[in-house]
Amino acid sequence: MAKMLIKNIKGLFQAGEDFDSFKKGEEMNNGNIIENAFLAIEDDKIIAFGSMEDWGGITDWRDLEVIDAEGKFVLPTFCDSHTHAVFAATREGEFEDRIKGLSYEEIALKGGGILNSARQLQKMDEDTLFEEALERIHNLAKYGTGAIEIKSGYGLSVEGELKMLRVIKRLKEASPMEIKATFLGAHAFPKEYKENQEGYMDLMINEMLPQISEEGLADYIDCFCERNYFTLDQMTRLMQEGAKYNLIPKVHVNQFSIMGGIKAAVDHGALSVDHLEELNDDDIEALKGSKTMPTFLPGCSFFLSIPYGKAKQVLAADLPFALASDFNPGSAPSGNMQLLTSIACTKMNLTPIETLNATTINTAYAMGISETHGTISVGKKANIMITKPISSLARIPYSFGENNIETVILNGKTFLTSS
Ligand SMILES: N=CN[C@@H](CCC(=O)O)C(=O)O
Ligand SMILES: [Zn+2]
Repeated sequence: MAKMLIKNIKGLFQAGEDFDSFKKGEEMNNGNIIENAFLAIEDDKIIAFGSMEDWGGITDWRDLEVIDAEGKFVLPTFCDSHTHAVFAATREGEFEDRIKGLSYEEIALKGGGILNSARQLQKMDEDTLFEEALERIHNLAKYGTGAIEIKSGYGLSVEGELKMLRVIKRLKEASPMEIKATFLGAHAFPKEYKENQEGYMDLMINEMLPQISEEGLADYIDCFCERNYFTLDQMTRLMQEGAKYNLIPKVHVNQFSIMGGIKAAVDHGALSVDHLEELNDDDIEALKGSKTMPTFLPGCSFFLSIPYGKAKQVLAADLPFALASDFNPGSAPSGNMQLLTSIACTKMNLTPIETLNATTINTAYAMGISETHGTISVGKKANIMITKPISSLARIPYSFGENNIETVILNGKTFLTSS
């Protein structure tokens, strides 16, 4: 039995037993921090935590690994509930095109964007795709990501989508990170179906979904509901078809335009609605009383120079929100969740604690892993990160571009440490 004790922790963030599955409104400013704390781990689970003063002591010191965290904070690892981390190639060329004046939408209309990534992915074999993706997500763990949702959506053919989802399944088996897979065949219409949208819808519904279900390849279903992509009716049809295979929706809506996607997703029991750079009062009304987590992707707003989501308005309506990276080669080529908190504080006027709640407990909810991740609670997975010695938790978003994480522990085992 492996045992670990972390003692003298300067501040233990998100620690408690009575959490609701997410924080909303004013609660998002509460970090549930225990100062001068300890945390005990046995095998892959948290077994005790509290103030050093209340610590009764450990009687059995055999095989106990002790970490002294004096001057350091301990937090649950980040959960990144929205990524496209499996891809074949980066897209710096499009980055330069945007610098010269083209917009993301204009590049896509010329056959770039998602279709560019789909062409690259077609050329790469499954093993290479897997090896590169594994290295990529483990690089994110250095910055504190312990759980990650990954979408398909650069396949856009039966073989391509299955290849991506099989890679994600292999990542689940090979990595100690908690991984959820989302089927995003409805990311863009492939070129050969440009004039035959119904044909592609039928392909997803009649060929992709049954096979994905048979092989157990997806946890969720997604759709990019947007002008020039998928209509509200098409997304609704997909959510209904997905439900036949118990695939809960987590969808891309309101990135460039408002099409009623939030209400439709809420009505179909979506776990999250993501992007929301555009948001109106009807959308906020639709979210009230729902189980759907509004999720902002500030890395995408930053990189594409498009509006930031109105998180303050969501909080004022006593709603929750999550913040995820959207890590992908086109609109957000960084999955660094610490940097994300910096962008969210400076551009969305959020407090450091709001951003840390939005990237831990609330993203755990948005990827369906609240029972096991997102807080420091007895019985939950010991997925935690230890900071370098820092003056306060606000230092994480404050020192943008720095890595403030020293040690990452996944399932009770030290995954990496720079100490
Ligand atoms: N907007 C749709 N999909 C991705 C971008 C994908 C890409 O450009 O490759 C996003 O969430 O931003
Ligand atoms: Zn996305």
